[in-house]
Amino acid sequence: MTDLEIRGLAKSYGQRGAGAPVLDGLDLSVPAGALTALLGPSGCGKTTLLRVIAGFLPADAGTVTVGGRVLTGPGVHLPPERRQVGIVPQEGALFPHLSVARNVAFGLTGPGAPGRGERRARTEEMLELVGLAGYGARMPHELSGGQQQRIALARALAPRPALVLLDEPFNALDTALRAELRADVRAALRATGATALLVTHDQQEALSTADLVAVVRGGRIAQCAAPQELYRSPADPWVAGFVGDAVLLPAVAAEGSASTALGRVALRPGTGGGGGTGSGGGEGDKGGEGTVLLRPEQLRLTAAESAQVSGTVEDVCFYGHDAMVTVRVAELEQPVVVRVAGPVPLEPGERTGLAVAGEATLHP
Ligand SMILES: Nc1ncnc2c1ncn2[C@@H]1O[C@H](COP(=O)(O)OP(=O)(O)OP(=O)(O)O)[C@@H](O)[C@H]1O
Repeated sequence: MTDLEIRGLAKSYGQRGAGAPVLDGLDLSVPAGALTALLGPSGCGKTTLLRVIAGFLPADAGTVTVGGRVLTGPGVHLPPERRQVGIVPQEGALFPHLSVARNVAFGLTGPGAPGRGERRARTEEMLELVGLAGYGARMPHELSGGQQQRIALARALAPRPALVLLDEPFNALDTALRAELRADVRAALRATGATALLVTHDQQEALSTADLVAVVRGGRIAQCAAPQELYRSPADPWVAGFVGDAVLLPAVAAEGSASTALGRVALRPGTGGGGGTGSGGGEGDKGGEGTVLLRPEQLRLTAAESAQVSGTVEDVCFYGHDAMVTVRVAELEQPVVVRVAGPVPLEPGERTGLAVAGEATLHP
């Protein structure tokens, strides 16, 4: 198993890289065997990063190392075919004139490739891995979109690459199929122990599929952490809002808690008010004034009459599995959103109490 290390990676487009930097000194470490999602808004440089790692684009500066082998670095630019990097592109990437089996075996040809028997066995093994044993004789147009993406994964994994890059591989699929394929791709990557980088702009996809999520902003990694850590302790309000719904409250912090318009809120250790030594959001360690971040599921609707904090329901948005209730609180400029499981017993215009459960993070 191999890890991926990226240090100080820079890339600009335009003549001789004269354009604005798209990758701006980007650092990223992907541990061996981990699936890391690269998550970021459109145009933040995700595809450019993938293309530099794959060797389709030279970098202006910085290094890309896989398992200790320098692929890109000062004076080094290995061509794509010598990188041992497998790629699962967006839809429609199979060779249309080759059978499924020949698509999968494509990377098993050329100098140093295994013999015919071994090639056939590896192809069968890969088809089984992606749940399509027996499909080898079919042509790509005889497969559904989801099946085609499974074959693209089998093709990428067949030569036992040091690293697999997946470029928004589920984009063209409908929601139910996406979820199913995500789980299967994750299982197949786990089974082979592959180190993988998955590009996505879908927060839920990143949080539900990856071992680590690297949030890209302006050509750099804004934060890289395990999904739950990222969601609970985002590095700053931008990351917080990008990976989920956020409730941001002006706050004054001291001794492990913060005073807000919703009452006193406990702060996660190491993230504000001077308490603890945990990681994530560490810049808030000083306490004092700042912004408290909560998630909508940390707010509770309570009986208005007995509540210490109350507000007026502005809107109720029902999604089936849950609902979002927007509540206007007199002391706050912005209304807060509360995530409620099941039916909402309130209508816009009604009064409700509000309470906070769990810990918040504090940002300067
Ligand atoms: N070949 C190119 N020549 C010039 N500029 C480019 C080229 N490719 C990308 N860019 C610019 O580089 C920036 C980053 O693009 P990139 O495709 O890497 O972003 P992305 O995060 O993958 O976006 P998306 O999620 O929309 O695919 C954008 O501003 C884009 O316009």
